[in-house]
Amino acid sequence: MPAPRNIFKAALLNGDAQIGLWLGLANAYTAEICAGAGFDWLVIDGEHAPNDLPVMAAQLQAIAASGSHAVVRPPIGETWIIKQLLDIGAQTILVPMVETADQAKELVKAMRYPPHGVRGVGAALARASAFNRIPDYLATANDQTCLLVQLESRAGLAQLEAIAAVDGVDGVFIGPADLAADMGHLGKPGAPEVQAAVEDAIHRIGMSGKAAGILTSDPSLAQRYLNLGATFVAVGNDVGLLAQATSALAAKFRTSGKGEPQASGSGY
Ligand SMILES: O=C(O)C(=O)C[C@H](O)[C@@H](O)CO
Repeated sequence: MPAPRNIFKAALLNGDAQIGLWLGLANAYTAEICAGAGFDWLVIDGEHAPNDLPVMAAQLQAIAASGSHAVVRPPIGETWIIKQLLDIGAQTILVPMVETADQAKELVKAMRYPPHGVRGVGAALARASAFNRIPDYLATANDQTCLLVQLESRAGLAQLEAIAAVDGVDGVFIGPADLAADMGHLGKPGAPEVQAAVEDAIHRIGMSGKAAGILTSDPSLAQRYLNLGATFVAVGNDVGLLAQATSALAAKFRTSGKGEPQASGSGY
């Protein structure tokens, strides 16, 4: 039995649009709830959410039985972190703040076992190998890992073609929030100058033959990016959905002066 097939990687290669959700609640229970929603991919965010290795492993387990593919983002792209994430069973890694082709080449090596890379061999202990119950895991794992690199600065965009050309980079994700900050529009990813850079980057990534990805909670922007050729588009995040829904519900009663409960959904 080979390493589990990476259906997300196959979809990117086939150009099939993948709709995703960002997970920042750092909780296996809510990850399982989101995994039942029907998204193609779910990002377990280790950069901006309080996700440590055990919590990320629990979320991978919670998502495993669903049709959603787990994408794990480390706080930084370092070999030792990527090794640990792959061993707990992440197949797709989204690395923030990539700015050079040399950096991308090092990340590819971190994703692969020798002789094609430097990933440490710990399959005997790893969830990734079903705890060593996948006999040919070591021989097949390299083909099922998927590296997504984030370009989110002017320096990264300047190196877009060189980074996208690196063998082993499967997708290029544009980080609008950090790109906006780097461009002098902190907190304003919708600024015209930022949007122009984003749309140009999506086009250039497509021309490179790699899959383009991005995140936006604006449905019309998400559709525009898909129309421009983006393949993996995240359309929201669990933290925002929970915060906005709870605030809106509380406000509804506050303004109505503890009026009658408003009928909604199952009523609970
Ligand atoms: O720069 C960005 O935008 C991203 O990388 C996504 C952010 O980290 C954040 O918006 C995730 O919700």
